[in-house]
Amino acid sequence: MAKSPDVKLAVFGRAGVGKSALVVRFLTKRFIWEYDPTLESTYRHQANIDDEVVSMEILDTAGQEDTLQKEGHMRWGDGFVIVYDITDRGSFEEVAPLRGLLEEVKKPKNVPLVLVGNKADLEHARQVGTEEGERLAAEMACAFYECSACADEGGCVAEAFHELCREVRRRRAVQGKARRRSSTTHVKQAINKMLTKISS
Ligand SMILES: Nc1nc2c(ncn2[C@@H]2O[C@H](COP(=O)(O)OP(=O)(O)OP(=O)(O)O)[C@@H](O)[C@H]2O)c(=O)[nH]1
Repeated sequence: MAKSPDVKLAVFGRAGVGKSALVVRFLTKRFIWEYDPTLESTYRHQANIDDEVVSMEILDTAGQEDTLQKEGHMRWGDGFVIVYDITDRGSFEEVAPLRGLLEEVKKPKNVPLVLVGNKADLEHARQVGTEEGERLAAEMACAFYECSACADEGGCVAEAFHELCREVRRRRAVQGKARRRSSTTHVKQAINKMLTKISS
């Protein structure tokens, strides 16, 4: 049986923002102009991040899926890339509701997340300013990248995925510590109870 991945990442965003193009860019370092727009796909990938091999499963969701499908995919994932298209203001306006649904589905809050403004090569058609993306990411307390799946010279796309993996691991480490702390507290309480019983 195949080993389960260290992290499961799902990519969300309005239809046509370039989710598939970003995933394909990350996996193959190439840009492919047209993809089947309706299909969702999952991919397995391994990457060396900060000198550690991380195995991941990436779900490229279909932009047209309904709320029920979205919720299922949100439950499945450990970390999320929310993508908008800098040339499509409507896609930017869909980010906050997506984030809201994520917070509803994934309790507790503070879900590992990165925000990507895609199609940065289309500067002439820009409808969403860089500072607007930065502001929204600050509100959502997540990292922000303006990338181009088509012309990704700086490795922005890989950096966004890697940062998301780091974020998933950071949150797990914090949760692990909190769990250990609470089990230590339970042991201390049990010992105290025993000592009280013995002494009375
Ligand atoms: N110029 C430019 N075009 C892009 C970029 N990324 C994607 N595209 C184009 O945008 C269109 C949509 O890209 P997809 O990757 O299919 O978008 P998607 O979000 O997966 O769409 P759905 O599967 O319908 O949800 C395609 O024609 C891509 O070639 C980019 O960075 N720059």
